[in-house]
Amino acid sequence: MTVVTSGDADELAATVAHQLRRSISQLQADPDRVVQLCLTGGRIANRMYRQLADGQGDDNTVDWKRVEFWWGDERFVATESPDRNAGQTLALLAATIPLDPARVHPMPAEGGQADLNQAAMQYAAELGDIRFDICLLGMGPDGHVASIFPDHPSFEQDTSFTVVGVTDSPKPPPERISLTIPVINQSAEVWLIVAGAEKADAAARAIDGDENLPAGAVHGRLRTVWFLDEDAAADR
Ligand SMILES: O=C1O[C@H](COP(=O)(O)O)[C@@H](O)[C@H](O)[C@H]1O
Repeated sequence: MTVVTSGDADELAATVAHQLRRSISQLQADPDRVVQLCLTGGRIANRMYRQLADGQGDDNTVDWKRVEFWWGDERFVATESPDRNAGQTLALLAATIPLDPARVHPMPAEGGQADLNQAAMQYAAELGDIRFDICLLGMGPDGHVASIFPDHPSFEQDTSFTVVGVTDSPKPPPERISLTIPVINQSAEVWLIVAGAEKADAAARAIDGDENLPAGAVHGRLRTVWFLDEDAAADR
């Protein structure tokens, strides 16, 4: 496990954006390689996406058409809702980054033909046996990652499901779709991006390996990296 601490949230977002470009372009040194990238929602992630989009003019080392975009979780709301993680992400990235729509895989929205559980199954089928090269995760102050919450049925570690419908989410909106811990832990690399003093306690516990927290139960097969700002690192 690696812990990288940045001075503040802006520096953190810039650091992760830089590392992400670097890692993707290294993977793409193989010209046949399509990189499987799982994105997260959340405020610090959105800052990082803005950095990626803003830096696009200065750095074109990444072939974005050879990146497949997935999401770790989604709020089960209408497609046009501003609460949608995918909507927020794509509004930022697509401003400057050329994405291949066929490689962009948002989770289903409410209002389609599928109910919550069918929508989760639909996403599991779309994902198939793909495993991520890099899985980005935010973390809540309670130690949740994706939409897997502590002391909640979503936090089922011994499951054969890759994607689940989440009801009664402690954080609104109450209905969500989430990847499960086992599929996250099949990722080559898991990167947790955490900013803010309100997350310092959970970050310290999770980094110490507290498996009562979803954030303490996730790891990459090859590498787990915690990107913190100084406030989030304060209790370490
Ligand atoms: O609800 C969610 O929250 C977490 C953390 O968000 P943040 O705004 O506190 O950074 C996020 O990782 C997750 O994707 C999202 O659905």
